[in-house]
Amino acid sequence: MDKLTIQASGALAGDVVISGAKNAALPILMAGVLAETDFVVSNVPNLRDVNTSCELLRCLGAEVSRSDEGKITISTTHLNEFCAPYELVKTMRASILILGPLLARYGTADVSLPGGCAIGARPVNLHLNGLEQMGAQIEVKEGYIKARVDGRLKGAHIFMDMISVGATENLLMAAALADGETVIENAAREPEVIDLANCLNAMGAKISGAGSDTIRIQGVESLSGCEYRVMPDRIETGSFLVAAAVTKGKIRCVDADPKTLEAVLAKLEDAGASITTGEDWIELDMQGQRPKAVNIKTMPYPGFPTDMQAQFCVLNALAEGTATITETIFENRFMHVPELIRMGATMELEGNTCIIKGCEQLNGAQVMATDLRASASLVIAGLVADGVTTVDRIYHLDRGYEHIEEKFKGLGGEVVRVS
Ligand SMILES: CC(=O)N[C@H]1[C@@H](OP(=O)(O)OP(=O)(O)OC[C@H]2O[C@@H](n3ccc(=O)[nH]c3=O)[C@H](O)[C@@H]2O)O[C@H](CO)[C@@H](O)[C@@H]1O
Ligand SMILES: C=C(OP(=O)(O)O)C(=O)O
Repeated sequence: MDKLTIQASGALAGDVVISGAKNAALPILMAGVLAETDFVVSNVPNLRDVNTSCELLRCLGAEVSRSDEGKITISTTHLNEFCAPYELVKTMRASILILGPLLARYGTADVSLPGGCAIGARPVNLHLNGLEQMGAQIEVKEGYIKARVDGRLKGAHIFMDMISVGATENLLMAAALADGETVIENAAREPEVIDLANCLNAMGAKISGAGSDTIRIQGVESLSGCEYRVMPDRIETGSFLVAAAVTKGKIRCVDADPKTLEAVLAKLEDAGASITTGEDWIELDMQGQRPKAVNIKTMPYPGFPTDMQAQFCVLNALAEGTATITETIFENRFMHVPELIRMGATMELEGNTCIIKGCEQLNGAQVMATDLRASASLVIAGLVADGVTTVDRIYHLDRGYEHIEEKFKGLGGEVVRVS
């Protein structure tokens, strides 16, 4: 199994090109099921989750091809299977996003129920309730969600009990082909939801209000393919910025979108970073200074993203001062904490809050993470730790970071993949 070894690397410096966003690419690829003609998606990162999505689409009968430049072409004229099997769903929870599109276009979908995962139970009740409100009949049997609708789904007024990115996306895709108007209230406002809505509109959907908490969708009879470019990955961007901050470095993220990172950039500035932005780039300069501790509470967008929580734990572990980080989205998203403690960090968990006292130096160690962003945080910690850090189970990282070792190498980080 591949591992990464990381050595203390000094201040990161230079430019890093940001990839397309995993969390926008996955729902957009699933939206391919809705299109009656060829659909071309560009700026798709080369990631394990993207490969899983392509495999899922192929398993339904779609033709999927990928060019070297990250363009994926999907043709769903021969779809003849309507089941997302357990073998695929267990490796990627976002497979649940196939449910809305399959049901809306074909009236039938069997999707393996995604189980809980390392960061929490992650139920899908909001996805199912919303689809039921649109007229779907759903039963959960033998570990599968079996959803059916006679004719078309019907527009509905849906109030979401909780803000859910995935449920908003699933319902958005389902409503795009439903009969009549759907209103989603208390919708997720994440930039990836906006990207999906823009893509659906480019296919011929009639969606307004994406990015606000009320989204209106006027169902249309059919959607056609289009060419769509996926937005930049704000979490990959934030991860490199934190890596630069803890190494007291100066880097520029190019092909990035600063407008999607306001909460993260504000915290980096509070930590002492000088941040400059352009239309599609972000520069961070620590001017050789150690970061200052920053308090954080994760919130749905536009609040501070849970997907950046682990990385800021490392920032605080190395900062001047003491800070708290409170996780409000997932109930079990602090698995990096014991590993960081093994590397010499001073941190303590009290319920959903981590209290962190900054230290000047961490120590390299053999560490292991059980989820994507926790793994990223351990790589960042390794860049400033004395000695060698080995991060095991990097298939988690490969779900969400494209060419991570090459990108760090380009900034002067000594990150090496060992097969
Ligand atoms: C592929 C993708 O885009 N993943 C992102 C997406 O995950 P995902 O879409 O799975 O996350 P949600 O926004 O749905 O989850 C938010 C909270 O709602 C709960 N919930 C969700 C659905 C539901 O039916 N019932 C329910 O109770 C979840 O358990 C969680 O506590 O948003 C998360 C929150 O920003 C990010 O961390 C993930 O990186
Ligand atoms: C939690 C994440 O992804 P997923 O929802 O695919 O598990 C993530 O991207 O940090």
